[in-house]
Amino acid sequence: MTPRLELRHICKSFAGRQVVDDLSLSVAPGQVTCLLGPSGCGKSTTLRILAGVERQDSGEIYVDGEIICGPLTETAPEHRSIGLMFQDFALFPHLDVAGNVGFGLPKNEMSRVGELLEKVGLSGFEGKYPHELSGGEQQRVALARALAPRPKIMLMDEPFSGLDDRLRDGIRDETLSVLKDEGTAVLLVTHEPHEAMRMADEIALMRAGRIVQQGNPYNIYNAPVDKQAAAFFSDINVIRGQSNGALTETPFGQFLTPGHADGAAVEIVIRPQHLKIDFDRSGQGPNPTPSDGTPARALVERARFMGRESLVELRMDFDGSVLKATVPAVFLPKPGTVLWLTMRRDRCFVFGTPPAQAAAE
Ligand SMILES: Nc1ncnc2c1ncn2[C@@H]1O[C@H](COP(=O)(O)OP(=O)(O)OP(=O)(O)O)[C@@H](O)[C@H]1O
Repeated sequence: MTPRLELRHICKSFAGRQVVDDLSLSVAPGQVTCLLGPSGCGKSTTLRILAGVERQDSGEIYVDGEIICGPLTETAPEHRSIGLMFQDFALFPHLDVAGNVGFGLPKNEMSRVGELLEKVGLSGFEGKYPHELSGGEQQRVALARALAPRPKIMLMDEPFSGLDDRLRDGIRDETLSVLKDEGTAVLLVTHEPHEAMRMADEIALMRAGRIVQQGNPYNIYNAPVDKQAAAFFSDINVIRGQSNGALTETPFGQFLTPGHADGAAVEIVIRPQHLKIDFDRSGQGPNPTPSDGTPARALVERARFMGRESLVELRMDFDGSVLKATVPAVFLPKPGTVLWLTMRRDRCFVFGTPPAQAAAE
């Protein structure tokens, strides 16, 4: 299937600094792709290039297989069939809701105003003015306005960050269902991993102007390409060691690290929810198992109540390192309590350490 939107080898520098670096990406009709990455990694610049307010230094943009911007082509922003929804979306204050949604629509398309207001749950709001609406209602009007000219593609830059937490999830879900219903291809920019996981069919993880990993939320979370990618989605524990004979010593016994040369530094990464905590039974922990390895004795350093769960920091007898584990919040152990930790081996990620980083640590 021809992608609705395709970016090929987009590059952009500002004052000699490469902000978007050979970025290629495609979005299918009806698909939501998230550009996810830390502040300053080039997400908004990519959207601005697509919207036509910034010009790339090289690379091409295609819509439905036709080039709209390349070395010899530049389609004006208003002819790109691209809708925009940005964080600081501004409704026209002097126009009512119907006026805002219908702004610029040809007369024979005016029935679209009522149709879209119904879709966003604002039927009956036609005559209200922006200052009479809540933040969430304004957001829905902005969505209806952006969709009115039937854009093939919707670009959204942190569109929900102005909303308070209670509203945000509901509006995100409603927005998504309207966009899917319209079959619009969506490119959404966010620096919030939870927003990306909630909204996206596909996540493109960006760092320093490049896409470092792309895939569906499940794969990105469960098969991160490197330590930073794992750390972007949750707290992580990093167990450092040295691979010898494809094995690395850890507090939980020997861990298989095939593919790493003898003497190579490796990092075994595990999320706090995949460490299991057990009580001390007369100086013993649970029995070792192939899936969880040997239990390791630890002392509770700190435990914090986080609502649904508790975050427990434990100092390992093995080497004095501190590991974090999350447990249901009914359990809040006191500092100094002896506990035993096991590590779900199938949930570990093993990464080699680049020599420069290993030397610095
Ligand atoms: N017009 C410009 N002139 C000079 N530098 C710019 C310009 N626009 C963006 N930059 C720089 O390019 C880098 C990437 O900016 P961009 O806004 O694309 O990042 P971002 O990933 O969207 O970050 P954020 O989440 O903070 O918006 C930043 O260092 C920014 O300062």
